[in-house]
Amino acid sequence: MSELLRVEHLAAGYGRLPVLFDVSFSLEAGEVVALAAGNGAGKSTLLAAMSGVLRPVTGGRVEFRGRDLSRVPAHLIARQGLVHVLERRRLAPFMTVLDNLRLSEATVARVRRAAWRRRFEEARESHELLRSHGERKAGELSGGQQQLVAVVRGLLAEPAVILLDEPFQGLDLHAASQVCAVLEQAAGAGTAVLLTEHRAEVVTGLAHRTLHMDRGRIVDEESHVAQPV
Ligand SMILES: Nc1ncnc2c1ncn2[C@@H]1O[C@H](COP(=O)(O)OP(=O)(O)OP(=O)(O)O)[C@@H](O)[C@H]1O
Repeated sequence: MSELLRVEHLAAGYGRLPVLFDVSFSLEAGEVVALAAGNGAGKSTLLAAMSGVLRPVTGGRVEFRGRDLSRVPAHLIARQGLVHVLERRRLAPFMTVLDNLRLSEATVARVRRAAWRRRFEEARESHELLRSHGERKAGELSGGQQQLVAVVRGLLAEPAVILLDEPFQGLDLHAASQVCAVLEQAAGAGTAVLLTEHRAEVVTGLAHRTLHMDRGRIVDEESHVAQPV
């Protein structure tokens, strides 16, 4: 397996509020890693610091494919293949489901747009939800359905690394298993998956490793039986 992403001694905070302290870990292709912690431990801050959507970093670095990301703007980080699916899905509620998915096309480089359109058509055919609800307004879908759409949208860009903030929050078992299946498939194709979750037990069947965070630090690391192929 090859290392895609390395976080080294990362420190971050907001103004005078320090949130992350000396966080280090790495992610390899095809790995699913969970960040488990209670409220306010800094999970969302860590993902945002990695994807560049916030710049709370006060020390350390994030390297993606060996390149320091600290000066790279968020949209270029995404274009290079590190995609962040934000908490609460962030779909445009008055746009149709398919139009929400189409928003992803602009996030990939022009030379990759023909391939993007092929993946879009494949996704449209392979997901029952997209066949039946593609022309519905995204805001009319259940939370679980919206989450699936948000995850599919993130994966349409064919990211090397996908970061997901609380992808199972509020989902029933059926919706959670659908999201799991999509993520497992992506990991099987080589995408590294990093997701946050309050409840460590929710992700043990999916994650190869769980990093336990407490008050801004990684305090424990657990390997699970499932190993990336
Ligand atoms: N944009 C922001 N500005 C100021 N403080 C923030 C901001 N975002 C988060 N914080 C603070 O940083 C700390 C860590 O928050 P963060 O959202 O990263 O934790 P979390 O582990 O993701 O929690 P949750 O599971 O509740 O989302 C909290 O004290 C929070 O209030």
